Amino acid sequence: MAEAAQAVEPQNWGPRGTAGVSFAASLEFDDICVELGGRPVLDNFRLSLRPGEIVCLLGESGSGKSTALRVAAGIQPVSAGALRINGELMSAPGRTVTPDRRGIGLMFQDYALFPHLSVLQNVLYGLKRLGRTAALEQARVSLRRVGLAGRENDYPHQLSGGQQQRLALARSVAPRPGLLLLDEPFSSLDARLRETVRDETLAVLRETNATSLVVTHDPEEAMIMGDRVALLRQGRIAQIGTAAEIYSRPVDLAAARFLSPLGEIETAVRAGMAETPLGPVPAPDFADGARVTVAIRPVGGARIAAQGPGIPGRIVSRRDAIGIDLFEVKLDGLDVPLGIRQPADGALRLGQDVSVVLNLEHVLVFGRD
Ligand SMILES: Nc1ncnc2c1ncn2[C@@H]1O[C@H](COP(=O)(O)OP(=O)(O)OP(=O)(O)O)[C@@H](O)[C@H]1O
Repeated sequence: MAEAAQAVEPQNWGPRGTAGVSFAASLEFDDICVELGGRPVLDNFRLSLRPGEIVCLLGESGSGKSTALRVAAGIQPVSAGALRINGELMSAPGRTVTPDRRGIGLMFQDYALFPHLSVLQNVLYGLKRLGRTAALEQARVSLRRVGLAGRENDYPHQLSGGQQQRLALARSVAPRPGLLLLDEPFSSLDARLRETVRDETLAVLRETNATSLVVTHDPEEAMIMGDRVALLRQGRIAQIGTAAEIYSRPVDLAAARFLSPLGEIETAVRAGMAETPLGPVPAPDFADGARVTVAIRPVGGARIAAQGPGIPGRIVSRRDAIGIDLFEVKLDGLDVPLGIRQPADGALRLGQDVSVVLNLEHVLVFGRD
């Protein structure tokens, strides 16, 4: 991949609203089981996507995300359950309809671009069912939309990493599939480019109206892209909901830890309050004496000031991240310093005594066994 070209790539996507429109399909995983190497990888996996919906499948490495996508694509057979696209049975034990008969578009690492075909030929490849004129027109609509109209005769190796990604997108949406399956579509791009490509890809997905299942291990990416986010753990959905639901009410401590870093305080509940060195935290769902973990998000969970009300603490570490300060604050009664991120403030220095105030909106309480 051309690293230098990535860094200087202009942001010249085609005009928004010009991608071809698909007839969105529904997708249903109905108690799917897959075993690989004698181990269950998908374990009664259930998930339904409504037509036009974008769902992000989020999970740790090895949780089964790619396997779920491969089942939807028809590359991975199932040992139990059923997969339906638009209500039509596509996968069941002993039956796997091939990928080309599913009406799907794929953006997978292992369905990479054809290196020996030109940019235009790469897109035409998926349009063989159309007549030459219609295929050319549809391919050019897609290439224009991703800003590659002038590169038709180039070969993939002549494109930057970001442009290759755009070509992969153009190729997958050109046949106007009802369902798009995307596996870690931006993982090969550097951070700055990833944001542009992700935002434009999201715009294209919205324009085409194709139902989309996007696999990612990046919580921020999932929360930005997904109408809903499905959290996968050991081959099962641990939680599903909108980004706001998942973020504000993670199902358990493990889910919360996966979504953001946390400061954790182990304590007990008394009269509906979890007692912490930072003051009491409401825990109305827990009985008296229940052992809980209070989890404080570095962003928004607590804030520090040089003066004013709050619990006394001392800054033991400070890093500057372009407009944001990353602090570690030592507090009496806490073994580990508390991580806090907040807008940069020149008045707050290493070693300084500060007052710390909790923002209960970003503080979570979980039960402990
Ligand atoms: N062909 C195979 N044979 C045996 N085990 C496999 C095979 N393919 C995948 N696995 C195992 O299945 C589990 C799930 O793999 P999968 O690729 O679906 O996970 P993932 O969530 O997509 O992970 P990643 O984010 O690392 O890609 C892993 O533990 C993996 O080692």
